[in-house]
Parts: sequence; structure tokens; C-alpha cells
Amino acid sequence: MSCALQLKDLRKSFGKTQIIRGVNLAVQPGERVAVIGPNGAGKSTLFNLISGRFPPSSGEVLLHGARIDGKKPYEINRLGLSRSFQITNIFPKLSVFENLRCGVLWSLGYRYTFLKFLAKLDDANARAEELMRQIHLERKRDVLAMNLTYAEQRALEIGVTIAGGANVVLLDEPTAGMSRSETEHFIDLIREVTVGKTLLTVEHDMGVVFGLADKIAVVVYGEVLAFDTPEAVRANTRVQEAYLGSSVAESQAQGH
Ligand SMILES: Nc1ncnc2c1ncn2[C@@H]1O[C@H](COP(=O)(O)OP(=O)(O)OP(=O)(O)O)[C@@H](O)[C@H]1O
Repeated sequence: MSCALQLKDLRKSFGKTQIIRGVNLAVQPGERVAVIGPNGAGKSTLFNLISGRFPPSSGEVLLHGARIDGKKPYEINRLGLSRSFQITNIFPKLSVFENLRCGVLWSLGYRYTFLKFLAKLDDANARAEELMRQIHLERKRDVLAMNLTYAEQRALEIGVTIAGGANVVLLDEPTAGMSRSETEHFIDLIREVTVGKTLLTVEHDMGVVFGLADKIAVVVYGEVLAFDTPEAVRANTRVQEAYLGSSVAESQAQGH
């Protein structure tokens, strides 16, 4: 069976600076992977390369064994890889239900004529209702997105991200800005809505990382320093040194 997602010697330079420096990663179907690393290590850039926002300078990205590097984000999305952003990507003046239905309809694509599109509306409505239950927002069905709490908005964003039925989902700091109790609740939600899917998440909160991930990829200076189970990563001395190094550097920069 092919990997859900595979990166082969992936590299990216901005100008003369190499930011991603030969990343290899093989993610199995159904695995939940947290990508961690110090600020500026290249985690978001890696997500941008996978989701097609930037083309790699060299190397390959394979989705279920087929090359996707060089494709446009919407093409990659239609092939089953969906990404949510740190920046909320929901429509503030549409209701919860309308946002979800937009996500579903958009994923149906432009290959349908208008009449076929209309015929699909019933399916889209049913799918939007189902998504709403999954993200536990049925009681907020007709509330405008802008009037939801922050945590509810992030739940809606995940609903929109998975609306098209993607089986590989990339979440960029899904719990950023949440309280501890909201975060715990949210980990359960992410777990529920990604059952059977492959998940990659960039995360700074170690509680989330260890609560959610089957495997952790540690990215330092554009390279994968370790890719292993949470227990093995926690015990890895190279990882401990890299983090210790960066925290010492940070405290020196702050003059401590
Ligand atoms: N479009 C770009 N042009 C030039 N440099 C960029 C670009 N995008 C990112 N970089 C640089 O690449 C490096 C890695 O950035 P990236 O955002 O991928 O790191 P990160 O690990 O996600 O950091 P953080 O945890 O702070 O979000 C940084 O030095 C950043 O300034």
C-alpha cells in the first residue's frame, strides 16, 4: 500500500537562502502526525509546499503515490488533500450552515453545469447538516460565523476544511489562541472528525502534540531531525539538545 503522503528530498529556497533542506517523510494512511520545531524552522513553509501554495525548488511530494508537486492548491484539494489556515478562512457574514454548504459545493467543482449543480444541492444540504453535527454546532445552525465564539469559529473552519471529503487533512495550529479547557475539548473534536483520515498538524502546544499525534516530526533549520512516536521523540537526546539550544538562544536574545 502506498503512503498517504510522501516527501522525497524536498527543498525550497527563497532567494539564496535554503529554508527547506532535503526533507524526507513517509506518512501512512490514517496516521496523525504533529510537525513541531522552533520558530522559523520551516514548518509553515513545508505545509505551503505540500498544499501547493509554493512550488518546491526541487524534490517530490506524493499523495497516495501520485506526484502533486507543481500542481495548484485547488487541484491538490480536489485530489483529496485539504488544508486549514491559521488565519480563519470562513465567511463571517454567512451562517454556520451556509459556510458548510459553501465548502461542500465548492468541492463539487466547476466540472458541473449549473443544472447538475442545482441537482446536487440536496446532497450538499444533507452533507452540510452531517458536518454540522460532527463539529457540534447544530444549535448554532443559523448564527452568522462572525457571531460565534473563537473556538466555535475554529471548529467551523475545520468543518469547512473537511467538507469536500479530503482524506489527508493539514491543520495549521488548530488550537492557537484557545484556553486550556477549550484546547482539551478541541483535541477530542479533531480526533473525532479525522477518524480514518490522515492528519498533519503544525503545533506549538506540547499538550496537543502528545494528546493527538501517533507520530511527531521534529523540524529544525529546514531538516527533519526526528520522525517517531511521541515516546521516542521525548527520549531523543538530539531533539532535547535542539530545543535546549533554541530556548537558550531565545533567552539570550531577550537578555536573560
Ligand atoms: N515567502 C517567503 N519569502 C522569504 N522568506 C520566507 C518566506 N516564507 C518563509 N520565509 C522564511 O522561511 C523561514 C521559515 O519560516 P516558516 O514560517 O516556514 O517557519 P515556521 O517553522 O512555520 O515558524 P513559526 O513556528 O514561527 O510559524 C523563516 O526564516 C521565514 O522568514
